[in-house]
Amino acid sequence: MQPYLIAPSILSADFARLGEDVDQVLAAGADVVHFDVMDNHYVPNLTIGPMVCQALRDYGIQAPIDVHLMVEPVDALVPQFAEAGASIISFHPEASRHVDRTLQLIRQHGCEAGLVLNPATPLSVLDYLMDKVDLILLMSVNPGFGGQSFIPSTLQKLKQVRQLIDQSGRPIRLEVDGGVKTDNIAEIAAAGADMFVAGSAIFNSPSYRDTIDAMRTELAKVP
Ligand SMILES: O=C(CO)[C@@H](O)[C@H](O)COP(=O)(O)O
Ligand SMILES: [Fe+2]
Repeated sequence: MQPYLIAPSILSADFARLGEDVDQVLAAGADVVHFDVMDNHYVPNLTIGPMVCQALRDYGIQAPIDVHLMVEPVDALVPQFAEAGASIISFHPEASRHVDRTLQLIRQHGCEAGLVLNPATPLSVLDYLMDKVDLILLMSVNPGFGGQSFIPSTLQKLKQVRQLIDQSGRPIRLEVDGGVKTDNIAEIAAAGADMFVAGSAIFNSPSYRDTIDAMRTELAKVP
C-alpha cells in the first residue's frame, strides 16, 4: 500500500470548470479525487450525484474517485455510483438501516467499501464489521460544509482506530476528512491516518502543487 494518499475534496473546486480543475489538482500531485455527495436531508447542503462522477470519467479522469455519501437512504445510490466510475464508496452508518448489507452491496458492485464516523459517532459502530470494510473515514468536522476547523479530539480517536486496524491485520485505509491543512497534517498522520482529504486548503491556495508538495514535506517528517 502507498503509505500516504492526498485526496482533494472537489467540494472546494470550481464547479463551472470541474474537469479541468480536477485534472490540474491531479497533475499537481494529488492521489485520489474526494467526491462529496450531499442530499439536503442527511446533511443541510446539496451537491452532486452520479452524473457528475460519470462526467469526470468521460472527461478522462483516471485517478481513483473516493465517493463520500452524505445521503439517507444509501443503497439505491450504490449501483449508480459504481456504474458511474466510483472506486471507493463510503457512507455514514446511521444513514443505512442495514449497514452490513450496504457494505456487501458496495463490494458486490466492485468498489471498495468505507464507513464514515462523525465526530460524535462511537467506535462501537465498527464492531463486527472490521472484515467488511476497506476504509474507515473519521470526520474531523461535522459533515455538510467545507472550510470548517479541525476538531482536535479526532486525534485521540484516530489513535484508537489505528489500534483496531492493526489488530485486525487487514490493510484498511484510515482516512480523515475536515480541516486538514499543511500545518496539522503531520500531527494527523502521527495519530494514525494514512489518507487525507483536503478541500479548501488545496483548492483555495494559489498553487495546488506548492500546497501538495508542502503537505508531502510535512508527511515526510512523521516517524
Ligand atoms: O465531507 C466533507 C464535508 O462534509 C469534506 O470532504 C469537506 O469538503 C472538506 O473540506 P475542508 O475542511 O478540507 O475544506
Ligand atoms: Fe468528504
